[in-house]
Amino acid sequence: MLKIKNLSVSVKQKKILKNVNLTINKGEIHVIMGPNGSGKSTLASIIAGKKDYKINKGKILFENKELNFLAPEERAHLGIFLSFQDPVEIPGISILNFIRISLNSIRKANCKKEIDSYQFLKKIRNVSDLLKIDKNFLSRDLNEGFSGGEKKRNEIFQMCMINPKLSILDEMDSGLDIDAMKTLSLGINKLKNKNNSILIITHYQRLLNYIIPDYVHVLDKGKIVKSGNKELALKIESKGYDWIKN
Ligand SMILES: Nc1ncnc2c1ncn2[C@@H]1O[C@H](COP(=O)(O)OP(=O)(O)OP(=O)(O)O)[C@@H](O)[C@H]1O
Repeated sequence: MLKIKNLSVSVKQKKILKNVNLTINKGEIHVIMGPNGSGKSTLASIIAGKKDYKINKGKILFENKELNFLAPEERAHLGIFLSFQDPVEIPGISILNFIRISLNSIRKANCKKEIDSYQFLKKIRNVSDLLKIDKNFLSRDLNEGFSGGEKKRNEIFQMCMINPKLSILDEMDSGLDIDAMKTLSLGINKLKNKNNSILIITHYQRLLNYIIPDYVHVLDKGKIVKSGNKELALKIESKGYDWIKN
């Protein structure tokens, strides 16, 4: 589904990612861990097409289509979703309206007609029940005055509503209490199927008690320096990164 080949990326002239190779197949969950400043969010951002990031070398392919020169919304239309570490506040647009607009924009780009109101409301009900979200919360303006945990919950709500092919979750577990983390993990596991993929960026092994990854990769100074499975995350939790660092 996603193939990153020899990717080098810089931000404001500073080289961040160096020769990164990563393949994520359909149905797989990959986790990226690594010390602060190693380039994890940069990797998420460059896949989603955020501006400020420049590809110096290499390619990003999504379902065999090159993403390098596509705008963020074109990538979203292809089925890529990035949950932000710190999503922006948009006063005047409710969560529900925002999701309806996003969903319809993706549908339009894929030559589908607008979502039927009944189906939309049914989906809202199912997903909000799954993620234990109060219906009143959904009429609030997007992220305005939300607590850290509410922002994360809202990001996962959007993801479950949009049902992307590739979801990139950048530190979705930071700032969540243990019950919220369990609930959101449950939602993510429910969303997961053999046709979609998830890339999770996290500092903590504890999330992986609820979401079992197929692969764990360690990024250090912009390079993937080790790959393994859940055991690697457990080892990092007990030993830190010094034994892996390049
Ligand atoms: N827009 C930017 N302008 C300047 N420097 C940036 C920018 N974005 C990222 N960087 C730098 O790139 C490096 C990698 O940052 P990045 O956010 O990708 O790391 P990270 O591994 O996600 O870190 P953390 O675990 O602390 O969130 C850091 O040194 C950071 O300061």
